[in-house]
Amino acid sequence: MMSLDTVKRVVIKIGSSSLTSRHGEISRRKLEKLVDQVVQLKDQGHEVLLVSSGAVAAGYRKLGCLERPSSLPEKQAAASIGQGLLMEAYSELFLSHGYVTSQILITRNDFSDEARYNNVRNTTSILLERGIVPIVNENDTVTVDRLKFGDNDTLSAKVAGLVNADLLIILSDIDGLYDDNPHNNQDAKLLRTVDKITPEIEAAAGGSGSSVGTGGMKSKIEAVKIANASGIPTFLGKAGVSNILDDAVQNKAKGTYFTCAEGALNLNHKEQWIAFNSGPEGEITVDEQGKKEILENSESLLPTHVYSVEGTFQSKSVVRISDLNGEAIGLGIVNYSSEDLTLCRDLEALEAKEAAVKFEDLVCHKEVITPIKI
Ligand SMILES: Nc1ncnc2c1ncn2[C@@H]1O[C@H](COP(=O)(O)OP(=O)(O)O)[C@@H](O)[C@H]1O
Ligand SMILES: N[C@@H](CCC(=O)OP(=O)(O)O)C(=O)O
Repeated sequence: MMSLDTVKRVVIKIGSSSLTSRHGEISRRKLEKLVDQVVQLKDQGHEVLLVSSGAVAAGYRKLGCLERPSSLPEKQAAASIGQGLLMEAYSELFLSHGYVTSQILITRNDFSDEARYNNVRNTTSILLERGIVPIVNENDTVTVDRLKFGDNDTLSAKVAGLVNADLLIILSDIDGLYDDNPHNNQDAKLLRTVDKITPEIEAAAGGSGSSVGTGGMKSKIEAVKIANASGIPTFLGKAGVSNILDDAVQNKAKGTYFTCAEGALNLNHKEQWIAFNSGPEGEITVDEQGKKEILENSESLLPTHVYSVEGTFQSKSVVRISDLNGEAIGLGIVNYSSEDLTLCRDLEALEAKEAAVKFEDLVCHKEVITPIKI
């Protein structure tokens, strides 16, 4: 069993399906239950950051929709009404126990900009150290569809990495990961411990079973991959079960523990930002020798091994490095602009020796750079 002895800082993600009634509206009773359990952790001295969905669910009725809308403008308008209502409810409930909450709304753009990303870390650190409960959601109202995190599962994992959480807890409408979607297969079995995300695990994870949930088990597995690569174990369990949060930090809850025991990468903050948040601005394709140099030297290669340069980028931008088969080799910060790189690629080999292409903070782990979309 993994050791959770020193769990101090916990990020908890709760999905829409766990906060809503059968009709898809926010359930006050469910919110109260959640807050009571978070308060229990706070009283024990844990620092807690909550990633809460529910803005659309809390707002769509007041927008005049009879059911949860599916068009983007209506969802955004509903979120604009619902986010305030959700925060009002959280604030009132936590204050009744003596705890102050704060609201943090994030877009993917905020995280792709390194300065803003680091700034969110500084802000959340102060809030957590001072005993506040930050409540994070995607800033749904202003986010353009193609730039959305889309689901709060991956957002919670990125936030957990950002704040150096000791444990990520994802609460859902299901009591863990099964070896097949239990809504389709009654014989599906609960997996209590997962040390590594294998292709079998990925295949078992299906989409959402409800009309309010967004990413289903698929996005939870993506989240686990991000958290595990950042060295953070993750627990997945059912919201509303009594004592679930307290039991989860004590490693005795019913659910799935993703231990990150096998092949934990422990990416540092800079690497996490490059791998999961930066969004590469271009792509450099290298030949076989270039690939070898990168994988062996880990950071530089001769420009003559650059086969092609795609995109327009400045020096110090994050680029994706691929081999001749189009397979990703790594992501890193390149020392040349796309224009200079094209120029020095065409230099004579001797001169080119002086002009080595260098990559700072190169992330080459296949499990991080290939399957996780950026
Ligand atoms: N292998 C699996 N194990 C458990 N649940 C699964 C699996 N594959 C798909 N699911 C579905 O994922 C759902 C949880 O995700 P989702 O509906 O997005 O909830 P949330 O609102 O908590 O994010 C479950 O109710 C279930 O229908
Ligand atoms: N940001 C949206 C929720 C998006 C989301 O991830 O929902 P879910 O899959 O229920 O956690 C909202 O607050 O309504």
